[in-house]
Amino acid sequence: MFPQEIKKRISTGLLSFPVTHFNEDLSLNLESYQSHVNWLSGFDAAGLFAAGGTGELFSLTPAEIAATTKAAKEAAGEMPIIAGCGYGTALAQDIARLAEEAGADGLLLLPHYLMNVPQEGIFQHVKAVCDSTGLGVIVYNRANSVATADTIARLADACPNLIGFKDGTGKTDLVRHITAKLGDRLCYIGGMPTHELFAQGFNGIGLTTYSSAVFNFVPGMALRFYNALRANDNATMNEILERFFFPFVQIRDRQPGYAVSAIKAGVELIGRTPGAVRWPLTNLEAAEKEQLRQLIDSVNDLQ
Ligand SMILES: O=C([O-])C(=O)C[C@H](O)[C@@H](O)C(=O)[O-]
Repeated sequence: MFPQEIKKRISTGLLSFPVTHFNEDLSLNLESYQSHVNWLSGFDAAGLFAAGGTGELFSLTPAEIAATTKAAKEAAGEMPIIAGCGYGTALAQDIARLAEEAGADGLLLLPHYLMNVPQEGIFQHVKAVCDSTGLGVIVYNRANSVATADTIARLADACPNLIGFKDGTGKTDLVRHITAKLGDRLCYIGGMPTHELFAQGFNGIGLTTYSSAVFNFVPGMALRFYNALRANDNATMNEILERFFFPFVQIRDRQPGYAVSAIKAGVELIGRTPGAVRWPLTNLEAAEKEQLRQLIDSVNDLQ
């Protein structure tokens, strides 16, 4: 897909990050992954991200990122597939090339590895990755990589294939600066952990859309929330927040990394076989899983 085309497609609806499925020995289970992606593709989302943060990009090899992307493409029909990408510049360029060969429709560039660096370093790194691919690229502010509005504007001038900005920092003043400065040159994706908790606030400052991790296991309810946001339907949003999201974050917050582990547990609880998370993440304890099972059961009517 051409960069401007994918920008338009993903701006029109809810996005999500399928978890990556593993076998018992923690090797990729692409058959189970494809069945899950195929099921999710039947819901009215605008795009899925293969091997993103929730897809444990940080625990996958470049070859596994490519295999996951290819599997998602085969299973997703018309649904656009954006591939996760990251690490140092050379490795990110390799991943970008492999993802493009695997059929990705775009790239999400996660933060470079480990270091806190000046804005010029972020600019040169993102530009080098954009220059190495024909795919549209979404830059992701999170953790050690937080580009300022000036850096994003410089990147948009220098890279015609930079199509999007995703925020995982929660810095509303910075996000507002970016949306004010860049206007409709980019699409803007809210990507806070369990973004539904932030969706109304960020919608007010110009984010185009957001990604929903819980879409992995309660897609109907995630879409109901998204549509309520679009319709400014406060009562529905309040009900879903109270009945599902606030109790869900109590489970999610029990351990670092559960933002991913709890999603994988949810996928298992609806009868799929995503397998365990890879180290350094840890799996939910049995009692936590039981709590999540009860929570999922309690919102059956919202599905
Ligand atoms: O990198 C990631 O996986 C994300 O941050 C996306 C998630 O879908 C996030 O938006 C969430 O937890 O709802």
